[in-house]
Amino acid sequence: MQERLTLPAPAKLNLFLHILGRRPDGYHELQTLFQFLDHGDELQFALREDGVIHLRSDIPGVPHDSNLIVRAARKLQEASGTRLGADIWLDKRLPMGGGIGGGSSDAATTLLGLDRLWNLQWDEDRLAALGLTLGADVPVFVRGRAAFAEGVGEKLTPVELEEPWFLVVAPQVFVSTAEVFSDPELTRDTPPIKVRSLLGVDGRNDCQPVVEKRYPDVRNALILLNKFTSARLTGTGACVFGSFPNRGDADKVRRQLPATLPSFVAQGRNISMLHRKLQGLA
Ligand SMILES: C[C@](O)(CO)[C@H](O)COP(=O)(O)OP(=O)(O)OC[C@H]1O[C@@H](n2ccc(N)nc2=O)[C@H](O)[C@@H]1O
Ligand SMILES: Nc1ncnc2c1ncn2[C@@H]1O[C@H](COP(=O)(O)OP(=O)(O)OP(=O)(O)O)[C@@H](O)[C@H]1O
Repeated sequence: MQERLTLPAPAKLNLFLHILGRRPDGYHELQTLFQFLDHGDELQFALREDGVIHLRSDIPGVPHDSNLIVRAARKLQEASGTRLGADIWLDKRLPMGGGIGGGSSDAATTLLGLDRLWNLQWDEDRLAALGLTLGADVPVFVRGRAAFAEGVGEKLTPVELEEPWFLVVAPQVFVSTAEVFSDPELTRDTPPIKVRSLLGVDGRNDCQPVVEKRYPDVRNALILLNKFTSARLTGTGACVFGSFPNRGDADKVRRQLPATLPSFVAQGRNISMLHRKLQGLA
């Protein structure tokens, strides 16, 4: 069998998310703190000489050509002018529409994986800029360092954070990011903070009131998790999370949740597991 390049696509959390305003193009200016989780999807890549991009794993409800993996691969192919293609396999482990960035992370892993497979040697700035055309969250996954993000999420300042354990609960509802951002009741006037005052910031997510109002399952998950620890929403949801000093404490709370409510425990990391793996291959 042809050799495959196997790479992880980790999840992210928004440890806080402040919305500062709305730009003329409808996108929102925000400030957010990204940290990665040691939990994610897994992708495999194999070279094709005929230029075809073929994602060989189906995600229910996502047509082949709209999958962010295929879109990322085709964009890189076109921008680089390569005649090479790839077969790609996806082991989808992250809940979709969960606010933990699964699709964006898959796209970033595709850009970095194919850059390596096709020997393009693009630098990180170029890959991040291409990634931004696929989604606001793609650049942070391309760079792979925990970061304070501004703009629509693309102006990134790397930060060193504690690396606690997180319990992430995934209510079984699909939250539309576009709907949350277009809700008239969304807070859009949080004053900006400076990166140096990060430590004093509370963990507020400005999307949370709107998501709680629209999705009772998310509100119920927050109420439940708040019985054990301070819980909040990541991104535009649906996932909610709480932090713990060690894995044992997180697992203990997880065991007390209803079995019908999907959840996982993972450590927060300042260097994404994708980048740790790529460094190991270099
Ligand atoms: C909320 C976050 O998850 C925080 O990490 C991201 O900013 C969302 O990033 P994403 O899922 O990659 O979002 P995109 O696919 O770029 O945008 C989805 C939709 O959300 C809205 N959107 C997104 C990001 C942003 N800063 N302002 C917005 O108004 C836009 O209506 C857009 O059409
Ligand atoms: N490879 C992919 N994985 C997941 N979703 C994908 C993928 N490709 C396309 N999509 C589409 O993107 C939508 C959002 O998926 P995703 O898992 O990135 O949401 P999310 O976790 O809310 O992301 P974010 O935190 O960036 O808002 C899905 O409903 C699906 O239609």
